[in-house]
Amino acid sequence: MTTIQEVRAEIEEIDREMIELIHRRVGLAEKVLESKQKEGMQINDTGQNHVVLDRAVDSATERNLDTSSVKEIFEILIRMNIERQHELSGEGNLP
Ligand SMILES: O=C(O)C(=O)C[C@]1(C(=O)O)C=C[C@@H](O)C=C1
Repeated sequence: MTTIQEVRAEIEEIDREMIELIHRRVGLAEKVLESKQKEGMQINDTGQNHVVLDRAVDSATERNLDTSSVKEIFEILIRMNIERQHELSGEGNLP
C-alpha cells in the first residue's frame, strides 16, 4: 500500500512540474509581445482567449475534470501572460 508520504512526494513532483510549465508559459510573453508589436496587434486578443479557453475545457471534458475549475485556471494563466506583456511593454498593470 502507498503511504501518505509517497503520495505527497508524488503531488510535490507534479506541483514542481506545473510551476516549471507556468514559468515556460509566462516566459513566452516576450516572444508573443514582439510579434504583436511587429504586426500592430493589441496585447489582449479576446478571440485567442476563447480559443485557449475552449481548448482547455474540451481537454478537461475528455478527462472528466470539472470544466469550470479548469476554465478558471486558464483564465488566470491568460491574465498572467497579459500582465507580463504589459510589464514588458512598460505599461505596468493596465487592464
Ligand atoms: O496568443 C496570444 O496572443 C497571447 O498573447 C497569449 C495569450 C495566452 O496566454 O494564451 C495571452 C493573451 C492573449 O489575449 C491571448 C492569449
